[in-house]
Formats: sequence, structure tokens, C-alpha cells
Amino acid sequence: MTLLKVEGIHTFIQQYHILQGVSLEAKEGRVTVLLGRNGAGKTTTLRSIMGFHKVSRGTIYFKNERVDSLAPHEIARKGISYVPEDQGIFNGLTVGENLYIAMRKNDEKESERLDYVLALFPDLKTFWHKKGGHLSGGQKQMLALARAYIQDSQLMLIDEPSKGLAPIMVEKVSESIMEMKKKRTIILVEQNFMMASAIGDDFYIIDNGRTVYSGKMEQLREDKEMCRQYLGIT
Ligand SMILES: Nc1ncnc2c1ncn2[C@@H]1O[C@H](COP(=O)(O)OP(=O)(O)OP(=O)(O)O)[C@@H](O)[C@H]1O
Repeated sequence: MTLLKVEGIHTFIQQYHILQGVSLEAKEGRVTVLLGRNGAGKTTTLRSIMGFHKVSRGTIYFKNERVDSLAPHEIARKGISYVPEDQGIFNGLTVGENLYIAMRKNDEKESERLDYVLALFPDLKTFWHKKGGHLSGGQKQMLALARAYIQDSQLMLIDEPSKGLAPIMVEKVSESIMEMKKKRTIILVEQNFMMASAIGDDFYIIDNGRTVYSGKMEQLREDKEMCRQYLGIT
């Protein structure tokens, strides 16, 4: 089943026409990876889905309901959570406080989700009282993923989780996303092709603000020419 359907969206940032026709579908239980060179429009696509940028043309449907004119908090309440590129955690708050802030329901399911993320990221338990600003890059990423998971969402948008991390941390973060994939539908922006191709099921390539190619991840792994032309991978 298609959980999210983006059809021909256009987005301006100030006077700049950044997205000029992005279309994609995220199917339930799958990881959809957005690929493309720096500045292609991948982050802007996630931010447009989340309502941080208003789309000037095109439509976004989540669970068959149109959401492109909603505010970010309304979109979040519909069931989409977002892990931004800079992780967006509160540096002045502890790990525990950062997680509690995401917990609004205080019900059994929410405490089950907290148990799940603490089992997935034991570091968060160890550093429960540590301030967000004092965590390593990898720990911040884990906290950001955990916080997005704790929200009662069906779809997670994750922007470049490997950015700035040491290879061992990239591996850990990849494994945790593979685990979350059993419970959530995911749209992932990722420049690390090894990671993207290990985690991803479906892909879209964005180039100059447009989706230019899409398909199954295994097809892309075989297509050296497309990797060279759009991703700069030789
Ligand atoms: N606040 C802004 N003001 C002006 N231009 C912006 C702004 N934010 C993004 N852009 C431009 O929009 C284009 C798309 O940026 P975006 O961050 O979506 O690209 P990306 O594909 O995610 O690449 P990257 O991996 O470099 O983040 C770029 O040309 C960028 O310079």
C-alpha cells in the first residue's frame, strides 16, 4: 500500500524556484531512498513534505488524505516524524528530557516505544542524564532517531543520518535503521551510497529539483551509467 504520494511538487525558497516537479511514492514497510548530487533538492523535498516549506504547485497525500496545506505540527500529528540533517536535538536538555519532550500521550504504547529505542540504542540509557550538547555525533544521531521513533508515527523522514560520522558509527546507525524498518515506513536521504543501497528498497534520483529516475534499489546497483551520471559514483 502507498503511504505517501507526492505528485509534481514545486517549492520556492524566497525567490528561488528550488523544486520544479518532484514526484515520489513511499510504500508501506519499505525504505525509499532519495539520491542525487549536493544541492539537488533532497532536503527541500523532505522539508516540503513536513510542511516547513509551502508547496506552490502539486499535491502530497498521506494515507489518501491531502496534507500539503497543513502546518508542520498538524502533519506530525497525522503520523509523519522527521529527523533533520542537523539532528535538531536540544543541547541544553538531557537525553531523558529530549526523549520525554517527544512523548505526549503517556500511554502504554508510548512506553513500549521508549523501551524499544532504549534496547536499540543502549547508549541512550547509559547517558540518560547527559546533556544533548555533550554527546558525540553518533550518540546525537541515535537520540534524534529515537526521538522520531517514539512519536506515534507511521512514516519517518530521515535526512543524511551518516553525515559526519566515523565508519563504525555509520554501521551502527545503518543497523538501527534496518531494525526500525521492521516497524516503520522510511524515506531516507543518504549520500553514502553503500549505506543507501544496503538499507534501501526503492530509490528516486533528484536532479535540479526534479525526480529524474526511480526504481528498485537492486536495479540501481547494477546501473553503473546512472550512478556515474547522477550520483558521481564511478
Ligand atoms: N534557505 C535557502 N535559501 C536559498 N537557497 C536555498 C536555501 N535552502 C536551500 N537552498 C538551495 O536549494 C537547493 C537545494 O538544496 P537542498 O538542501 O534541498 O539540496 P540537497 O539535495 O539536500 O543537497 P545537500 O546534500 O547538499 O543538502 C540548493 O541549491 C540550495 O542552495
